[in-house]
Amino acid sequence: MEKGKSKSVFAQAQSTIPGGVNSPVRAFRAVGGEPIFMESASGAYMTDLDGNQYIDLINSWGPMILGHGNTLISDAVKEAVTKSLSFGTPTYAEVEMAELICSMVPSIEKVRMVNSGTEATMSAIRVARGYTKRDKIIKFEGCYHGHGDSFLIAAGSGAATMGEPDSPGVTRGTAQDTLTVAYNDMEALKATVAENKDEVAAIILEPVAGNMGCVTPVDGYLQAMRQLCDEEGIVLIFDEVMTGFRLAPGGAQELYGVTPDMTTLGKIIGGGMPVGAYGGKTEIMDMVSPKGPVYQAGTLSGNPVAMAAGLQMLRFLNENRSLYQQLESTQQKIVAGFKSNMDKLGLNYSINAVGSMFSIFFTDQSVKDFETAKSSDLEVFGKYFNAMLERGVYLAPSQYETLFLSTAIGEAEIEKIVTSNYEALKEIHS
Ligand SMILES: Cc1ncc(COP(=O)(O)O)c(C=O)c1O
Ligand SMILES: N[C@H](C=O)CCC(=O)O
Repeated sequence: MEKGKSKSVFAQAQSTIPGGVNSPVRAFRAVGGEPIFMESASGAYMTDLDGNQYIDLINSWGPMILGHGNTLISDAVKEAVTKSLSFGTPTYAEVEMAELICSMVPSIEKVRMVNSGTEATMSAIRVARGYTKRDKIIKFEGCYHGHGDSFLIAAGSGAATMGEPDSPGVTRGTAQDTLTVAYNDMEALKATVAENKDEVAAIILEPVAGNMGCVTPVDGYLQAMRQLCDEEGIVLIFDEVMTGFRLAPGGAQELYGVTPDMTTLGKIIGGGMPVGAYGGKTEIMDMVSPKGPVYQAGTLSGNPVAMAAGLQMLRFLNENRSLYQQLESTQQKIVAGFKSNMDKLGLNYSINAVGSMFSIFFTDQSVKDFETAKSSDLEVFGKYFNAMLERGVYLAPSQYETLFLSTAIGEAEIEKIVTSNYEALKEIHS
């Protein structure tokens, strides 16, 4: 595969962009080699600067659930652009968006639009702190909630990929207020809450973790957490930036039947544009300025172009609910294919999957938390990533990320993914 143009643009980028990329995991540091610069994308495929095509299994890290180039969304964007790129005043599209989100996501009675998932989680914990008048928050090892200072403690995603889960630049004072617990360990969570009685404002988690690879909640875990928060007056926040509108129209909270007090959203909600949101019970959301005293604002929040894209996306998902079965069936076929490949090759790697999210871990341990995720052989992962890339399948360039499917992936792509997996596994074990 010729990659000369990507190579030369990456060299050029080093002089003006830190590390040559605008988000660390894009840099391929964890898998060796150099990043591929994309030129265009359509349906299930991305095309790079050198004209190579790849089946896309990251889908912009989640947002492109319908694949690339969906005309419903691009037409809505074109129309919005003709009216204005930004007013800095309220618009009707924001009201339509708020009503749609409230009708789709069980926990949300009121919602505030922001510009990214990071803004959503940062704002949500500020509101939870204001509401409870407590300072501490609990997060889980290997979960990632964006790059807000409070969350860069035992963080997953790029922080884990770069080996810096506790980032320099976060003050000791901030770090002290973030308590961390192993994912899926209810006893450890109860003990931490007991040790910090009446001091914990919020427990925030990815209800299905995607930032240490895909890790699902064990049976009863989310329910037990709900009960604990009720008993202790703690605000339960589901960070559904990844899982929102992806695992079900109402997100993981609909799939698992557990309603948090607050929810953070991003990715799919913008249809590919930079958008985030946080919402929850009226009583809590009425703490937000100008209704309440907790300040949060944004020059471009509720941007009309982003609202146009997001509205089309959410309306489509709401009205075409059978696509969630289609996505699940695509995932099941791929995972069954991978398992059969491993049987043929005498391998026993671990696969986690739910809906349209899945990960293969290069370990024979069952992966249920960050510790077990870290038992994956990262060297083998790097070889696997590159072997798949050479065959035209673009995976997340880190073990500590989930893969995302889109509805554009059909039978031909499933076959190509499964065949590539067989060849890649065979090649790296020969
Ligand atoms: C669960 C989760 N929360 C928050 C974020 C932060 O979102 P953003 O990258 O849009 O700031 C991400 C992704 O980056 C995420 O996966
Ligand atoms: N895991 C991150 C978000 O989901 C990956 C995207 C990024 O940080 O660039």
